[in-house]
Amino acid sequence: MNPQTAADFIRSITDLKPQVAIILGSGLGGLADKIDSPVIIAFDRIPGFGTSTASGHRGQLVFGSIESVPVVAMAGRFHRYEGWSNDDVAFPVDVMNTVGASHLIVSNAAGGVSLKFRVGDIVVLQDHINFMSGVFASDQGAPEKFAAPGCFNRPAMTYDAAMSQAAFEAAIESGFDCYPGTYLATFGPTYETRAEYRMMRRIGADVVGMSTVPEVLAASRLGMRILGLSMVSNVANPDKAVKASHDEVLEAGRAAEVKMEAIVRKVLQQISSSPLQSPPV
Ligand SMILES: O=P(O)(O)O[C@H]1O[C@H](CO)[C@@H](O)[C@H]1O
Ligand SMILES: Nc1nc2[nH]cnc2c(=O)[nH]1
Repeated sequence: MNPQTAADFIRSITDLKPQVAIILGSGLGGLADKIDSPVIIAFDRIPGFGTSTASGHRGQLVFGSIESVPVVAMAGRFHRYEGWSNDDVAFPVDVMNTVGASHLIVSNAAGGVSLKFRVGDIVVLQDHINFMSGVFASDQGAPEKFAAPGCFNRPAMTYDAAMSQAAFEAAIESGFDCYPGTYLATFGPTYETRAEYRMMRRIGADVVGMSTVPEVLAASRLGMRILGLSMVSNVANPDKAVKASHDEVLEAGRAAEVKMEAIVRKVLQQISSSPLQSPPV
């Protein structure tokens, strides 16, 4: 599906041109209720979008503004473990970019792999490890896609330094714990064994989840500026088997929503007062 077809459908409903796209992870969808003058479009009405099946994901695009910045929020997302391909999961990013978004704030609920994290902590992503699938591979693509020019490139993915800085400032101002970190993406839907959590810690992961990376790679390919935020929904305990549950993940998300909101507002204030400048990397 061509993203322009979906964009044309959206344009028939709203002509708002969002500057910032926001993806709301598990339990974090309530931020969509903070959008001024919302125009809500269900995913299943949009050509090329699937239906969101994971619980805690509303399945709506919400257009409007926050801090006077035009935004579009995805309340819910698609995950590989629901049966979607990388291309399906990333398609909404393409569409939100086509209707105008030049910035992406992508959030998720994630397991805390680093031993310093507590439930509810926020991690500002600096990098990621892709254990989900081949970085450029489209699992539905024809075999020749794998030999396409450029397929051996290192992804140009990079998380935006100035947007990260604004997130840390929001945490200091509002008085909550917020750390830099690396996100590891698994295919899911199972959580990890203790041995897997130990392995992930040893290879440099701070948080682990089942989303975000396909969306970030798409946004990077489109030249969008990216802020990645994880909310620690459960912590990996190396000493005893602690069962993680999706209900616990959703509950932690709702409890941390106020922190996510503080960060989003701060980033948007900075974007509206002066377009965020990133130092060269
Ligand atoms: O990444 P989000 O969508 O926040 O959801 C996270 O929470 C779910 C597991 O409880 C998985 O889908 C994981 O990726
Ligand atoms: N893979 C994975 N995803 C999560 N999403 C929320 N918590 C977790 C977790 O512990 N592991």
